[in-house]
Amino acid sequence: MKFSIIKERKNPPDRRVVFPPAMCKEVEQKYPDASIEVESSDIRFFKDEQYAQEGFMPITDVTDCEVMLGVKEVPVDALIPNKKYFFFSHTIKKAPYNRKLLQAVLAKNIELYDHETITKPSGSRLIGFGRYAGIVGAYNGFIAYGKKYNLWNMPKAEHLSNLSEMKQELDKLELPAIKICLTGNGKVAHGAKEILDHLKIKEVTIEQYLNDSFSEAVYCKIDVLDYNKRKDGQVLDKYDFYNNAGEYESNFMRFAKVTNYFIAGHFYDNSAPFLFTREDCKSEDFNIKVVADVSCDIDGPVACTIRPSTIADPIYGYDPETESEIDFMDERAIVVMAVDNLPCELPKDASEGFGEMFLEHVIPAFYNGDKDGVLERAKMTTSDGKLTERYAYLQDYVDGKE
Ligand SMILES: NC(=O)c1ccc[n+]([C@@H]2O[C@H](COP(=O)([O-])OP(=O)(O)OC[C@H]3O[C@@H](n4cnc5c(N)ncnc54)[C@H](O)[C@@H]3O)[C@@H](O)[C@H]2O)c1
Repeated sequence: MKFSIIKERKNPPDRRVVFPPAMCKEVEQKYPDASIEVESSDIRFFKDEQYAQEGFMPITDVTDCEVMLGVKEVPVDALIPNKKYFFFSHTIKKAPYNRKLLQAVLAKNIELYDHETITKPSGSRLIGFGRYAGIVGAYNGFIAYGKKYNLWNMPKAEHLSNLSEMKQELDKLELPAIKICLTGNGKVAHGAKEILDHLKIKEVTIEQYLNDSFSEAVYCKIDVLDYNKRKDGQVLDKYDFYNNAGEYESNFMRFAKVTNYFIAGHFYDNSAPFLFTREDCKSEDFNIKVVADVSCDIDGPVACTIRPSTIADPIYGYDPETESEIDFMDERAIVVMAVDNLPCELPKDASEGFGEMFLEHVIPAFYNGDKDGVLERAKMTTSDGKLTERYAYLQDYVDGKE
């Protein structure tokens, strides 16, 4: 099987890659029937020379490869017909701006495997960049906190060469006795937790967090049943929440009352209650001043996130009174960091982490007859231009009817 590491062509340029040079070698060593061709790229974090040094001389024509491995959406005119492609297509939730992409995939008889569709039978995802989103998001939140309170000046994550340099920067901080709340229990939340734990911030129980005062910075990590409660008072499990989110109301304000810095790392389903509303932000009980919204659902569950921000300009202020944007240094401002492509700020580590997951969970499926059904579950389109059964719900989207 011939795999190609394709060049990223989306704008703004994304420097990540599925397999860094050393990992290409590892794949070929573990799977002697696998061979990898690298498409030349001048924007990748890992330079063409680095691939060449590992024995992978980059080339410009990869049409003889069968499986194309990329990160971001491939522009329609760059899609090579009759191949298998792996990339984030952002089509499974029917994003209107990618309808043409899915139409082209079908027209070109491409088998599409979206990285988001690579899951366990339970549906939980096997691969992703979430860990690095959490890591960079928590770091960026500390940058924002330092700016807002004139406490420190940290370099942007994108200017650091790797996670270890990021940790060195964090080691310089002298944290005040603040309370930090972190939501979620997936890859993002665990990535953010790595940063809090690296800073040796004490993790406390919900009871302690809500009721006690501390002389040092503390954090509390909460999940859906901590920040939501059933309207009828019953206490059931998180699966009840996942299936019946409409039966719940937010119970987040008790955290907002005591929190200085909030890191949003949860997954939000549209039928769930907002964590806090614009009205909640106006309340005297709302004390959050800095929000690192990694979840980044716009104008939704974290009401002060009124737009995504960018790596170039990551922080803005939200004025609860006017419900609009203001200078983040304004006294009234809740500081919001809502960059929606955080892992791009740490392309080396993010690529290495992603490559490890891809090697562990996806590559074996090509050589073991897909015994765990990973490829079968992930396959969205067939080589004769049809949606697979699992993704047949996208037909109306493809047809332009919704
Ligand atoms: N800002 C960025 O750059 C960036 C990057 C990656 C991910 N994200 C976002 O961060 C969020 C979390 O991503 P992740 O990688 O941690 O996801 P994940 O798949 O690793 O974890 C999701 C968690 O949510 C739980 N969950 C499942 N269904 C749920 C439901 N209906 N309601 C609430 N929770 C549910 C799961 O049990 C799991 O613990 C997502 O919204 C994702 O889009 C943002």
